[in-house]
Amino acid sequence: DQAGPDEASILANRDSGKDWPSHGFDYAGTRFSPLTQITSKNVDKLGLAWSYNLESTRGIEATPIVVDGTMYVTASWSVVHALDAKTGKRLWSYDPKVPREKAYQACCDVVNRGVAVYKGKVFVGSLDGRLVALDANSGKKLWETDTIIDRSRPYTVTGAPRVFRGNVIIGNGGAEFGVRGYITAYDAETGKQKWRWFTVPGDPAKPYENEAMAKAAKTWDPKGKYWESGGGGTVWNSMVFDPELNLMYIGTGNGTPWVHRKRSPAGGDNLYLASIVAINPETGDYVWHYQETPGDNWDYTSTQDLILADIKIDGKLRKVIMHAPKNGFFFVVDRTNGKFISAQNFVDVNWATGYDKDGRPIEIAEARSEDKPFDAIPGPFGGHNWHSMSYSPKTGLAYFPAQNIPLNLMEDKNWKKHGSNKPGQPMSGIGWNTGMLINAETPSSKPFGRLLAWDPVKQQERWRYEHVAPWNGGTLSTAGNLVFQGTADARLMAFDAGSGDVLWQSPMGTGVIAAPISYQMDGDQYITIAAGWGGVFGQTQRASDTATPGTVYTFKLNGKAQMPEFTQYQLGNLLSGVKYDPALVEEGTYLYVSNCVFCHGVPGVDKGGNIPNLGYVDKSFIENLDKFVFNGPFVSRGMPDFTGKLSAEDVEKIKAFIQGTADAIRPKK
Ligand SMILES: O=C(O)c1cc(C(=O)O)c2c(n1)C(=O)C(=O)c1cc(C(=O)O)[nH]c1-2
Ligand SMILES: [Ca+2]
Repeated sequence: DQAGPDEASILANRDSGKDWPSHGFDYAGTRFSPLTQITSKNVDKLGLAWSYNLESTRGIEATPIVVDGTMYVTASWSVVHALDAKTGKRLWSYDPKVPREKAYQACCDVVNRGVAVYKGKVFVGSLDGRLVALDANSGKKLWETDTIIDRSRPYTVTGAPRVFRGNVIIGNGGAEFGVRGYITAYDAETGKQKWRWFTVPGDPAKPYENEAMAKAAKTWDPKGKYWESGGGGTVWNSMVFDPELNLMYIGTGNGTPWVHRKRSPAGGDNLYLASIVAINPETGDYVWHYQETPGDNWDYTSTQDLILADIKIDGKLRKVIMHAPKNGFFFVVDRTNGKFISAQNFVDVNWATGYDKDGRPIEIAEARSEDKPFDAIPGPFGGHNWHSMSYSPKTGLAYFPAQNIPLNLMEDKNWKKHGSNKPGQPMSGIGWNTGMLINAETPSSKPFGRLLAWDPVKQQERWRYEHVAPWNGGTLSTAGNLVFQGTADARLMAFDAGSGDVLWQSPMGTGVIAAPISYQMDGDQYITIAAGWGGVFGQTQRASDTATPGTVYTFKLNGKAQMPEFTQYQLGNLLSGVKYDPALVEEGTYLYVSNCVFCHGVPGVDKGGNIPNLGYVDKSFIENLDKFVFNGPFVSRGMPDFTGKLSAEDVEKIKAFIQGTADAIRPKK
């Protein structure tokens, strides 16, 4: 039976490394294990100890929590599994039974990033926005609360809750659609709400909730009626805590719509979008903020993992936050007061040339063009997305996956109404509200994915490993001089933390996006990864030819367990023979963009991620497309029902686009 962990044991575990008691290992989110049994000298002896099938075919993003011999991990659809950490045997599982029609309100796959465990309770946020407390021993539900303020809005929860000062804290997602971001704290014991903090101001005709909101409202233009869309600023991933300063830190998301001048015509920074915000975890009071992307125009969220560390800069030990958000710059900020220390781009960027000494970006004018398409680098997928970063105090380096995923976007000059649906506006048919049009011109930038080892003091790259594709997993670093990372092409790899040399790797049976962890039991150090391809990029694209269901793999030195059998990915033949009217292809293109593209990808071009590519399905599917589009059999798997949203003629146009595209790319004999 367990009663732990509590704040004291989580702090003590930082030195022992026995457990993995909180999301980022410790409150600082370092993901640095002090364990030293597995080292750069013996890592080649790593073998499988056990594996566990998560019975899931969608993205697995969870960081497992390990406490006193039990591992708690989540699968897609927010299902919790509790396992014996030594054997992988299931102890219990809990399914919050998320209504499947919620799926299409999640911008980026039906994912969940894990649980929090505190004083004998397990906390999970369900995709449909409930916070559930379970008994850690039995999996029995103890309490449940609705975290969503407005059920008419497409809020979702994908992030892991955190427990700071006895409060369970959870945010949400939905800024692609149109919601107002906030986080809420609940008493861990009872589930009673303690406080709530909004990230952006609401309707200025109503009283502001606090001084921070009144201050923020001055940076928005009410002519943009931003409260109608909600404004955005969702906190869907990062949260860390400094117990000494009694401050928690959150990263906030992008604005809705994406186009700044449509949200706030007169400009303005639009606080607190794309910012790091310090909050008192006991009262929910705002303390300070630093905005990384003022007046966000590119979906440059700052929700990527924050890491707290004490590092020597110019001879002085500084309490800092390190951060590599979507916008492509690596930030070092003083966490006592939010003062900017430094920023340097970690990938090529084309929206700013750098940051001035006050911490404001020096922008490039074309990046906000009103009438020209812009291939933003980084694109909306980010120079770094949610895939976890780690920091080794031994090497003084931060390790994270950097990338580019090109996307050519253009402002829709005629965009007017919050929540408007228009052909060509990405996913607007199911409620996305970007105010952007996808431009058919091929983007000039190139996709890549690489592991970076970054020196936060010198603000410079120390080493890199070039992966075959973007969208690789988060990292773990260890005192054994190692960095572990899973990859898009279905491997778990170990690198020398100092040099970047590849020391070990194992096939995974599916692309990996989550981050590995480490713990120790009965004298053995273990390395665990929850593998399962997906997330926003992984719904449409892939870099592996396996598609094994989500699986937890645990390794130890001289482990002798058998790998489970991998499932090969079956790419069908390029679609042919569906009758269509070529005159409908163009209109079909715009409809496809506004209803299908971020789930099914470009027909025949993308290879299908965890959702099928419609250029490679059996001809009968496309011939009978209406039967799938209108309350079809896949609604129970999360596909939207387009009844009332698309007409029968629209479906004919979409069919024409799918078959027309497949025909256009077919190699000529
Ligand atoms: O603005 C939002 O509310 C929001 C939410 C989420 C999410 O909850 O997963 C993502 C994003 N944005 C986003 O921009 C993004 O790139 C993204 C990737 C993923 C993922 O799990 O792969 N989620 C999200
Ligand atoms: Ca977003």
